[in-house]
Amino acid sequence: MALPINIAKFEHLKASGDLPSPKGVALAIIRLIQDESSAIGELARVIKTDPAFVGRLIKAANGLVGYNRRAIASVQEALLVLGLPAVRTLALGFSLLSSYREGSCKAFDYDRFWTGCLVQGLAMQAITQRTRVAAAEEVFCLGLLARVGELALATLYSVEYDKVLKRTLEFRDISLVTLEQQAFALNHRELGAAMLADWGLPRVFHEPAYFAEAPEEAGYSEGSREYVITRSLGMAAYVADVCLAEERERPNLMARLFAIGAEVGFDRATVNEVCDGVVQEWQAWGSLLELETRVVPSFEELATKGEELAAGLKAEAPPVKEDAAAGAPLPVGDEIGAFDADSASSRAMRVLIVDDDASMRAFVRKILEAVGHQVIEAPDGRSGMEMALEFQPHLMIVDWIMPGISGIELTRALRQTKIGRGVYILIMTSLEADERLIEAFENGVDDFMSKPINPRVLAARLRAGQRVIRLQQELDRDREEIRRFAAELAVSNRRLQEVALTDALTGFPNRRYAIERVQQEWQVSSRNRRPLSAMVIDVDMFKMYNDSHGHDIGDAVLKQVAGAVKGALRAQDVVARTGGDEFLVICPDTGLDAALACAERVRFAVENAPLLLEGRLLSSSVSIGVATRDNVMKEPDSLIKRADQALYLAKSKGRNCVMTAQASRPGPVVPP
Ligand SMILES: Nc1nc2c(ncn2[C@@H]2O[C@H](COP(=O)(O)OP(=O)(O)OP(=O)(O)O)[C@@H](O)[C@H]2O)c(=O)[nH]1
Repeated sequence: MALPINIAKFEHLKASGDLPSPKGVALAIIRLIQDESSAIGELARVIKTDPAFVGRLIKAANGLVGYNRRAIASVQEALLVLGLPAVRTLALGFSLLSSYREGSCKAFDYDRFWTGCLVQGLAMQAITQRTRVAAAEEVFCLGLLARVGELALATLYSVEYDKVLKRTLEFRDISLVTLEQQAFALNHRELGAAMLADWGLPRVFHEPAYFAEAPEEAGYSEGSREYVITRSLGMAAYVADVCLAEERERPNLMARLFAIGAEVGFDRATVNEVCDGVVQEWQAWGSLLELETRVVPSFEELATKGEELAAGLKAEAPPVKEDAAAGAPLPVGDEIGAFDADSASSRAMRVLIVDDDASMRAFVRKILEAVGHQVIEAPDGRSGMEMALEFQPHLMIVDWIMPGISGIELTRALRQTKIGRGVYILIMTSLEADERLIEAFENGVDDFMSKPINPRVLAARLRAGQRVIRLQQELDRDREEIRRFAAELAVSNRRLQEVALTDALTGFPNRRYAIERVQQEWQVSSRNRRPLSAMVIDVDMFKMYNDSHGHDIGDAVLKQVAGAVKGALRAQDVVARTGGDEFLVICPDTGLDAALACAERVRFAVENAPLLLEGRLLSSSVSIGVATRDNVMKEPDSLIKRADQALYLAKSKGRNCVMTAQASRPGPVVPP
């Protein structure tokens, strides 16, 4: 399958720089792994600069070696157990998870999204450990990132996606994909698959990620590797749904879980065992990644309860949590209130004081609170880092000399993070040597203050800081405005492009699209030396419908025929309306026999799908010309011409039939 998203469209989105992407150390790791000349030792050294990633990597490696084996404790060992492709995708997955923990799309629940992705990744790994269709360490990240298209849309179009998500609640019978398509002329399935492909995930992974939500569209043969991976992804997503569902809802979801499990070849006991293991892992990973998890009873217990409920044996209602929002994570900063530069309380800033001296913290706090600022305190550099990332202060007052991490080290570490980059940092020092101050500024400090602290000087420096913060916020707002404008423009351009390539009556791609697509498929066929076929379909005696019943009925017949044609084609076939009553079907990777069989299915489907008109059935039929690329053909046009000749034959044979103008079966493709 060629990627469903138009490559040019995707490249355009990528070029905007707004698509979620790995950052910092993760990016360095990915680049090193891609560079074949780099040594494992160098990779281990880079990994060690990110203690959080070290912990996650070692946990992932231990998850694979099993409990009866010696635990992995070093980065080097973890690299050997996991292998470089898995390390690469782990770096990618964890980097996205850390960088996109929050965002500005209001209706997108970032915490719920990520913890659901974590369950999906763990479930994918547990399922694959049994099915063995792929390396379990690699599918963890496939599960973790399978829904990245949703995150991407929330990141690219935060305001518009907020509206789309709200509309899904309003119009429950319209799918999210449809609403996304209407709003952005693209959807999370195609965007997610394109991103996975772009990050180098092999086709056997990114293609199932596209089909996981609608596996029947894929047309994979049962039991094939792609089939099992697609169904496993579907099951893993459903396990996440069960884990995140309300307590009282879970038992009702069990019957469907077993049905999905059966598609991967699991009986009830295996499904329960897999899912119990996933929940255990979820708790352990949840605390490591600081993601909220939930308590889930054993799956056998849930299944029994589900059966009792279904059989109506359970008289009393299950306990309902009083507080519907219980367990929901508290929005960051909510307790302390957001800083709004335009409101009356615009002078109030969120300030974090980091100092190991409690009396100094109390002294500074008093000065700050007296002028209305909201204050939080941290007693050392490590907790200062954690609180800065969690509470996102506007300004930090940091002591230079502290045991453990110094104020300068804290500043340097913060400046490496997205959140910490924008914080205004004021360092308190009793060392005023020029060299030391230069060092402070070079490490990212914005201003300094000499000890002992003079309250009036502190107030003056805060005002200066406030002015910079305000300007920064204005700049951010302008930037956001420009970004939103660019995003709107991109959406309307894409819509225009789609309109230009779509036939309004049938919703099929039009002739222009068909010409481009034939060229593309011709190149793919040359590259892969795979067959390529085309069929030209023409409605029989179509003029007669217009003449006898009017143009509107003619249109209705065309739509009816289009529906029947589409329904009879396979997922990989591409159909376009190329003329009044003429359609072109491109059949990638298809030889003459398969194309003739497919055309016969189409002919039969049209013949057997009459239009119901005022109580009467109006039947129609089509003639079809089929051609397959052979080595005499030098360009795509010759393939279409041959199909046209075959169509002419079909018409002259009396219509409602399939013909080919090729005397013999074309041999393998030999590109010119
Ligand atoms: N209702 C309707 N008619 C259209 C449309 N586009 C083209 N047509 C008509 O479709 C008819 C096409 O007829 P032809 O393909 O030439 O001939 P035919 O009647 O189908 O006969 P055969 O192809 O020989 O079986 C013409 O009368 C066009 O005017 C359209 O969008 N809607």
